[in-house]
Amino acid sequence: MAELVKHWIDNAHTPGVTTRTGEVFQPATGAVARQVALAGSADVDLAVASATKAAREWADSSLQTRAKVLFGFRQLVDAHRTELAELITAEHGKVLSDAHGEVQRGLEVVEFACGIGQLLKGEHSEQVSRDVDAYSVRHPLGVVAGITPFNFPVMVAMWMFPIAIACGNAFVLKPSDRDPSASIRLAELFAEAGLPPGVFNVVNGDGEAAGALLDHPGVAAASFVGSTPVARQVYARGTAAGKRVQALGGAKNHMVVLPDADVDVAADAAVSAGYGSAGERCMAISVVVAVGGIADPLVNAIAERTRALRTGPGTDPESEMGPLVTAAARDRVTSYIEAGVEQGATAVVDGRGSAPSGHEAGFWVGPTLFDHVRPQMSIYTDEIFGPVLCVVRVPTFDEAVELVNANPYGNGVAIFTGDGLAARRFQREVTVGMVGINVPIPVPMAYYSFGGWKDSLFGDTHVHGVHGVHFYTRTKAVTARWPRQHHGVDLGFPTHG
Ligand SMILES: NC(=O)c1ccc[n+]([C@@H]2O[C@H](COP(=O)([O-])OP(=O)(O)OC[C@H]3O[C@@H](n4cnc5c(N)ncnc54)[C@H](O)[C@@H]3O)[C@@H](O)[C@H]2O)c1
Repeated sequence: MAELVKHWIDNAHTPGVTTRTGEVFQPATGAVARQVALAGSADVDLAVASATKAAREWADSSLQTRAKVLFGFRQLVDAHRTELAELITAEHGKVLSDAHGEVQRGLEVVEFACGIGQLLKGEHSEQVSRDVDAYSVRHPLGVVAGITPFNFPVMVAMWMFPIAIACGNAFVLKPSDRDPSASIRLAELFAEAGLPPGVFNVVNGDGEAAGALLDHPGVAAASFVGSTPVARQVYARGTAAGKRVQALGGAKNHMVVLPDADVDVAADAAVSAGYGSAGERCMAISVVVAVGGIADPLVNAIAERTRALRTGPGTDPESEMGPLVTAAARDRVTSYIEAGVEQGATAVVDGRGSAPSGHEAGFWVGPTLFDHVRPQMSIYTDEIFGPVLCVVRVPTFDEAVELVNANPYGNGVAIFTGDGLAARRFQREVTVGMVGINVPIPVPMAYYSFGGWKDSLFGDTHVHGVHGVHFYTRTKAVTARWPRQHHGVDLGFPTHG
């Protein structure tokens, strides 16, 4: 019987009260790696009760106390980065170098959170009069929930809980049931760093556990990252239950290549951003928009690199691309490739049936390149979330911008060009939340806020940076008329009516 990944409540592993379990696979082999407990509302009640009990005292803790615990956590994550990366690779499948990069990006948010005290400020006005001051202060919200996707089991959770906890909240995380172990390891390390019981809890589970958190009256706010249909539902459900909700959704990111771009630079970017982590990234490039005469040389350069890409288990240092996360993900991506062929796109490289030898039972789809893709095709309209790159050919810059802006997703976009004026015009005109200029869509840095536009973000809030602090706190406006008397001595303030 495979090991059971339990919940983490009150700084301890607990199987919870619900007996439902799920299977966690090893994507490279298709074998069951672990079982995972799937929480129901009774388990969510336990976690929220633990968080509620801890929240008051944590809110009253000094900023130094919080920074010290966060710094200890940072040191422990740093010391265990290899172990965490190996956990990610074992359950998600991505190559180890990508998993290391993910842990590093998470660490950077913890480092940012260590110094958050300086952002936990309200506003002060000049004194209203000699004995009256008006100012506002920031308060934590209480208990905050986080619901995260499978594709970045460490980084996306770290976008949320270090900042929420630095702001004085208690946190309940509901990670994906497909790769839950890394979140539990983070919780253990946080406890080892001195975090009091209840400040950070993890309930494992699926949509049922997430729904129970969104409905729970003890939860003040929820951060969600996942696909657009679920983000839309989560936003509606959470706000209907009176919560503050930020819900980041899916993506269909375009990369526009102008005729004057360096073909090799653009092709390298398309391949690394299109097939990195097997395309299971919200900032993956899915569509290459080739403008004018660059199309033929660009497609040839991408095809050459696509064919050369080494697919294999994430633990093999030779592998450049690992498997997909589950059999269902493999089958979904495969059916999109079938649809692309049926709908008339040209499959320049077809990744179907390309399992590395000895790993036939794993969840493999090789990198796939389509040319002559048209905007009506499902490979163009839908988020495939796999290693499939679609090339669309357009004659002009304006048509490329129109194509980007007609897309309902607005997560990220990139442009490759040697023309600074065109790049600047592009950056101003596109209706997306993140723009890469001569770089693929960058992973957001810890110190600035980000988020998609249109169907990639529900709720007008971005994550981390100063917006993270604003999301996890609320302000209280105080007007104080200070007493005239101090220990019986009249301070002589003038009296106001
Ligand atoms: N915008 C971003 O920054 C960003 C970052 C990472 C991933 N993503 C997106 O995440 C998706 C991939 O992750 P996924 O497949 O885990 O997404 P998903 O939407 O299927 O699941 C995300 C989380 O929601 C939970 N969930 C499932 N059904 C739910 C429901 N009905 N109500 C409430 N919660 C529910 C899941 O258990 C999981 O924890 C992609 O669409 C990707 O683009 C976006």
